[in-house]
Amino acid sequence: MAAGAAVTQSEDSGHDKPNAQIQLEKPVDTSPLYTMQAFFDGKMKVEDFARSEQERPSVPHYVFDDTLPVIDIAAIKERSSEEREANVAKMLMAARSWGFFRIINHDVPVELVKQVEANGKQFFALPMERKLSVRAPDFVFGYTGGSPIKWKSKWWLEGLMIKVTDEALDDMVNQVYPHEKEFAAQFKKDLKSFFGPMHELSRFIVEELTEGLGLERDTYTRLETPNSNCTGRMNHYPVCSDPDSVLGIPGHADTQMLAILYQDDVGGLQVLKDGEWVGIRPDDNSFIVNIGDTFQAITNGILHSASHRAVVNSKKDRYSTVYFYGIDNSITLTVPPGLITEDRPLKYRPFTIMEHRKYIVDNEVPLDAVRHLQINPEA
Ligand SMILES: O=C(O)CCC(=O)C(=O)O
Ligand SMILES: [Fe+2]
Repeated sequence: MAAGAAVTQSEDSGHDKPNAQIQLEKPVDTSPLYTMQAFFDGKMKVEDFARSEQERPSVPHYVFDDTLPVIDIAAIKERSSEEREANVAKMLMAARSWGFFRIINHDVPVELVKQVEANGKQFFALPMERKLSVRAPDFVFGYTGGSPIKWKSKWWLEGLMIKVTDEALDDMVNQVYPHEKEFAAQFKKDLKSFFGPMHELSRFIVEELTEGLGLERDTYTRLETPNSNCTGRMNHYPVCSDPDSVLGIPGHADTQMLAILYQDDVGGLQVLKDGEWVGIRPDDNSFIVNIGDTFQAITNGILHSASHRAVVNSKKDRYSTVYFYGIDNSITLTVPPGLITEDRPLKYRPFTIMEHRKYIVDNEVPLDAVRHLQINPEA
């Protein structure tokens, strides 16, 4: 099957379509490193993605639970202190219990998000060889056409991980679109316009939560350096002939401080709440925020990095766009003394994000990775 054959292009942006047949400047290594690429190449079948009985999606993509807390960001920023306090308290509670919440009135224009998504669709619809020109060699930045084929865990998705610096972003887009200058310029402009406000929004949420825990507002955000792991990620889940036996992305928690996610109208994101998988309803006017492992560990486990996953379907391709906010990769992170009490003794050992990320990748993105940072992992 040809790469991206399942993609519907009808909702794409008004930009000129890049020429699919274009000659790349450098020859590209096309041997499959990732599952979805191997599937597109005819080297893997749907059956090869089948999960074990226990792991199969028990809840289909169209079933939702609307009890997820909703936080009004404008109320925190602008309104009376009463409304502000109520929303901060609700956000803190959601970050502790769910590790997930929905934000509304966040000020990032939905048209911009949709434009970034449309550019992502254009990217995923390119012939495989062109996507491979920015293939992530090590599952970090670039195109990851699924999970590494050598893993036991086979993911039904393609992803594009974008490092949030102007230089890295320019390099990546120029590499994929060497001749379509106008399209490349628009792609870069849209991403930069998107990353700026997403970064500010992430910092704001982290700082509100930090203050809510009784710490100085910038306790964690001051650890953001040029060596931080702020990342944009676009996900494409192609339609699947047997969606009940596979997972787009299996249950995992995100590594960084937090993630802000926009999903299209198809549905498929699910969060693990009290041992049950709960479907999160798509909604154009809100984002979903989730706490990452780093934030859980450096708040001594007060905040909760929720496991989540994406299920797929047999009717429609699904896309999601995520902004991951991270702090310095290699600084040794420790729990602030203010969060250690007699009732809540120190739970996590000092660690670096780089070390945690390596553990996660080496272990094929396990469900409860943060446990390995516990002083007593058996507890
Ligand atoms: O596509 C989704 O809804 C989930 C994506 C996700 O969890 C991730 O990219 O880390
Ligand atoms: Fe995630």
